[in-house]
Amino acid sequence: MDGGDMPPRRFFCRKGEEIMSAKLIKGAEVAKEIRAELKEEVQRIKEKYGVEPGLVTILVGENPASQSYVRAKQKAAHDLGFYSVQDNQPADISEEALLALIDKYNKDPKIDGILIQLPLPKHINENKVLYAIDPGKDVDAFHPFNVGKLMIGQPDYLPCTPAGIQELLIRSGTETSGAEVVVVGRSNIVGKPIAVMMMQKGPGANATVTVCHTRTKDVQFHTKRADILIVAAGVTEYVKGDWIKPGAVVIDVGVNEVGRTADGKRILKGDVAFDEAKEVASAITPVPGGVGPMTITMLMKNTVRACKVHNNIKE
Ligand SMILES: NC(=O)C1=CN([C@@H]2O[C@H](COP(=O)(O)OP(=O)(O)OC[C@H]3O[C@@H](n4cnc5c(N)ncnc54)[C@H](OP(=O)(O)O)[C@@H]3O)[C@@H](O)[C@H]2O)C=CC1
Ligand SMILES: Nc1nc(=O)c2c([nH]1)NC[C@@H]1CN(c3ccc(C(=O)N[C@@H](CCC(=O)O)C(=O)O)cc3)C=[N+]21
Repeated sequence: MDGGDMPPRRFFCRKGEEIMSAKLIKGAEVAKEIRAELKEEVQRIKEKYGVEPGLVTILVGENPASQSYVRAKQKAAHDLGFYSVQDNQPADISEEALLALIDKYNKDPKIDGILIQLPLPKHINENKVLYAIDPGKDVDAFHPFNVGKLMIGQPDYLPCTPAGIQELLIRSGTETSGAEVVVVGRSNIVGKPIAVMMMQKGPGANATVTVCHTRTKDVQFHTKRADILIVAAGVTEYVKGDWIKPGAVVIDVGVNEVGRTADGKRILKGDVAFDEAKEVASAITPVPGGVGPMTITMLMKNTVRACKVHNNIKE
């Protein structure tokens, strides 16, 4: 059925009013609120204990997208009053030298959090590098120790993008308990950890989770059943409007550069065909301004937490 001659489908809420368009889940605004709270906390910690959260972001090479993300992280850290260090290394740095650099920051008492921007150049073994970070300074939560703790439901740090998604679900009042959650993507940084988090016990979770990937036989079959659909495939506008169950909540994690404006600004699109999806979903995150700013905010939150742990601050 292609529905070519059919009038557009119409949906009605309980009061009988037509639902025209989904509610926007504005990650950028939520991120701003949380950052304001964090800023006060950082100020208080500084005054009371004389310490400030320290974050180093290590960037290897000159990938323009990575440069722009790292800049955004540095700006956020600076705005919150962190001690922040930007460490740029050439693309041809040896694995050994990078490991030595990590060791230096592991031992630096001013540094609470270490972030190594991914992806790394091919000659460097990513796993080896992630293993080298002190798990107590692993504010990305990518170290196998932290991944394991997440898996058994006892995380010290939550991975930033999944934590941002969960926070958006909670703050938008989305019922997750008993919900059918479908995740498209199984990467270690988004798909797999968000799937684990949504199936755990607790607030913003208790869902029944399905994970799709490139070997999934019929992705649409699954997405159409989702009460909450989380898309992290890295494919521009992959999920169409008619793949979505009417009234579903859609979280679009994709950040795909589709071009540049005349003045060089990145033009971004998500993994969901937004204009179609917003007519079907009850709520949806935009790109930009959705999950992305939340990721950075959760990184800041993890760094404040690390600072408190390292300085034995219990409040
Ligand atoms: N907003 C934010 O803060 C962040 C945004 N991102 C964005 O999210 C997206 C995903 O990132 P990331 O998880 O790192 O990406 P990866 O490329 O590591 O993983 C993509 C996943 O999607 C699956 N996939 C790809 N194409 C399809 C398809 N056609 N059908 C079904 N599954 C598919 C892949 O399956 P398989 O495993 O079989 O290959 C893989 O598991 C990107 O656009 C990225 O830029 C990422 C991190 C943070
Ligand atoms: N060690 C590591 N940790 C990461 O968390 C990590 C990483 N490596 N490598 C790459 C991905 C990608 N990622 C994003 C973060 C913020 C936005 C973001 O803020 N996006 C803005 C737009 C930004 C822009 O204009 O370019 C938005 O969606 O509104 C996007 C993507 C973190 N990642």
